[in-house]
Amino acid sequence: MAQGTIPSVFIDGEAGTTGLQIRDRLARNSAVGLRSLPDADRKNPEAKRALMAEVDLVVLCLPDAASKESAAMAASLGADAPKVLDASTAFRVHPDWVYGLPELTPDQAALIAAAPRVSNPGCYPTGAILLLRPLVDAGILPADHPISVNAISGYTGGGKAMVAEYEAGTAPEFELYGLGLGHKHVPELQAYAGLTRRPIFVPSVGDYAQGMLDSIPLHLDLLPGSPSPADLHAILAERYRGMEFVRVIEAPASGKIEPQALNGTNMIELMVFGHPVQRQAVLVARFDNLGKGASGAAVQCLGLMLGIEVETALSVAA
Ligand SMILES: NC(=O)C1=CN([C@@H]2O[C@H](COP(=O)(O)OP(=O)(O)OC[C@H]3O[C@@H](n4cnc5c(N)ncnc54)[C@H](OP(=O)(O)O)[C@@H]3O)[C@@H](O)[C@H]2O)C=CC1
Ligand SMILES: CC(=O)N[C@@H](CCC(=O)OP(=O)(O)O)C(=O)O
Repeated sequence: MAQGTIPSVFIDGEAGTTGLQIRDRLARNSAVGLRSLPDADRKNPEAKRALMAEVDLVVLCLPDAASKESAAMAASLGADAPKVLDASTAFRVHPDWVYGLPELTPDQAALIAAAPRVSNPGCYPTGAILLLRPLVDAGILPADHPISVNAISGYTGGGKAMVAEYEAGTAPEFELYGLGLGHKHVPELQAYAGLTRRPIFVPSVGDYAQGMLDSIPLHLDLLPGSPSPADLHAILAERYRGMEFVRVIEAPASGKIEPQALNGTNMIELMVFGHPVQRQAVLVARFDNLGKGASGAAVQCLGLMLGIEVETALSVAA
């Protein structure tokens, strides 16, 4: 990128659920020049290749197979290759890609800033990893501890096809899924939370558009030193102190939490519900599956990769 010029970005898949929300966010940023293909050419490989050679960064918001093709296309451009930020599941545990969760460890943001290829995290793992990793790093949660993650998502998490089913009224109001225990998010969740034992992951989806909760029950008497809920809160609060997009909050005394409060933002809230006498706790993360869980997170990473300040919130609150 020549000095003084605005970095240019092409969103491959900009007509999809995640792509549209990235486009909306980037349209608010005068520090970025957005480049697009005419609708008739959006799946045309020659047109894509030519545009990729002209931009500084390409964001892939595609199904996994198409993402792999586009990533290979970008890499084949040699000296003209743009940086690549992929929103799919294709490269999240690939050794040549950097995981796009800047708050993962103290040095992750710098790794993202320097990387030619960054893989944006899955929505569900974002919350679970941010809850678990500091506890594993602190030694309070053994890496082989049996962990279960329960979660609920709004239906936009399933992309255009699921949105159409809910809007047509043909989808159930609520359902558990992933009960075959092979959900595509488990490998990244396990790897970046630092767990040696595969966690059990039970997602669910409800009849509302956006908003996500991850919840993780813990029997505190089984953990080293039998920590209190307040001890867990203190570790999380210390780990994320001063971070722009992660807030460690007091768990509501009502014992209730709804999923939609952060919609349209790139924020995530972490909290520890607990019972000090029963020595039980439930870790909870609340965020927008299309915000910190997808498009907001992608724009945050894009800012790091291009070395610019970016607005990560949606123009109109969802
Ligand atoms: N929704 C979410 O909450 C999250 C989604 N993701 C990931 O982001 C990616 C996109 O998901 P999402 O936006 O939900 O999916 P959508 O189905 O809403 O959008 C995918 C878009 O990609 C387009 N597309 C498919 N193949 C090609 C191709 N070869 N070239 C150009 N465009 C193509 C589709 O067009 P058409 O419909 O015409 O085929 C569609 O517009 C997926 O990998 C998903 O796993 C990641 C985090 C969260
Ligand atoms: C409700 C719903 O169906 N959600 C999707 C996850 C959406 C998502 O984040 O997919 P990525 O892996 O691309 O991040 C699912 O469970 O497959």
